[in-house]
Amino acid sequence: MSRHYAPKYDETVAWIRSKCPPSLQHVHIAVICGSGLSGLVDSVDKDREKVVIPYKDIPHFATSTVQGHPGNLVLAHLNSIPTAFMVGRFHFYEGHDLALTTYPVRVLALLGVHTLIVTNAAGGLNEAYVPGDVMAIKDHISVAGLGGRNPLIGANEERFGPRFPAMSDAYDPDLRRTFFRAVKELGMQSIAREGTYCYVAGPSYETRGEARLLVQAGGDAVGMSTAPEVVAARHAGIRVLGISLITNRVPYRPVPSVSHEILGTPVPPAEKNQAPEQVVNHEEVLEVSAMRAKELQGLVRKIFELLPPPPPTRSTH
Ligand SMILES: O=P(O)(O)O[C@H]1O[C@H](CO)[C@@H](O)[C@H]1O
Ligand code: HPA
Repeated sequence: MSRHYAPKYDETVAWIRSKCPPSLQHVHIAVICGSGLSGLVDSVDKDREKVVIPYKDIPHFATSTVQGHPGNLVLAHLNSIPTAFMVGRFHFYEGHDLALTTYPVRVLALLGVHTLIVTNAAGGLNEAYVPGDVMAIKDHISVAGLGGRNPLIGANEERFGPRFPAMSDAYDPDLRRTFFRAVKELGMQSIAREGTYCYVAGPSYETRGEARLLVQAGGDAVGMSTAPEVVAARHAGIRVLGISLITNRVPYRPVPSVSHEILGTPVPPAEKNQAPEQVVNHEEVLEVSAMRAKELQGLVRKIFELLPPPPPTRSTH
């Protein structure tokens, strides 16, 4: 994370606190809403204070430019827990560097957040997944991170965490258990999954060859967000639950050859009887998110009801 941003966290935090009533000046949980999932904020307690701050007003924040990401920080209570909702997120492909993309996560850490629920829309790589499935993330493969795009690159901010943070336990098993308890109570077993999320920089969707590589690497879903936020959160000692809504199936069978059509040679055996695969687009992603909006709200509320006790506090000051 670039040193350039270091002095600004406190300014942002002080500014946000100045807009909040005392009950919301320290928040414990944060929810990042993925593409088309801004309805998650509707699960907040209706009879309590609620503060809505557009990102464009927040000092040193970027602004959201992607459809389905309204761009508001909402501070409210959920199941009486003071909670921050990022209604819309920043993506690297919007042109923000990763320090700016993940800046809000560090601001949330300073606001008191110990638990992050990060959600996204993702393409299904796993053969068994269908659009509408909801996947608890158990691990991620940051393709962009392995290629040198890690939000922690730059001078280490010791106040948040160590130079070399572990990521082998990035997705908290107790929080995943809570996710599945909530799934069970709500009878959502048939759509619940647990898998590995692959992070690609985007904004182009994957070629078939790229998608195949991710499948072979053990990926179950793919998207263009989440991993940088999780790396920044884990560095700051925040425990994480990641939830992917599978919005489409990612085509990964080899691109059909056309040579035989012209040359009259036999069709390559691997290409016989291929069922058609659909090309993905962002409208479809938003449609599936809208279709599952209510269920996901219910799921998040239930998760809040069942959350395990918070981890011991660690000062970031
Ligand atoms: O990850 P979220 O923000 O949910 O959005 C997903 O949807 C967009 C592509 O349709 C990409 O931004 C991808 O990452
Ligand atoms: N690929 C990458 N990101 C995505 C996809 C996808 O198929 N669907 C939603 N976000």
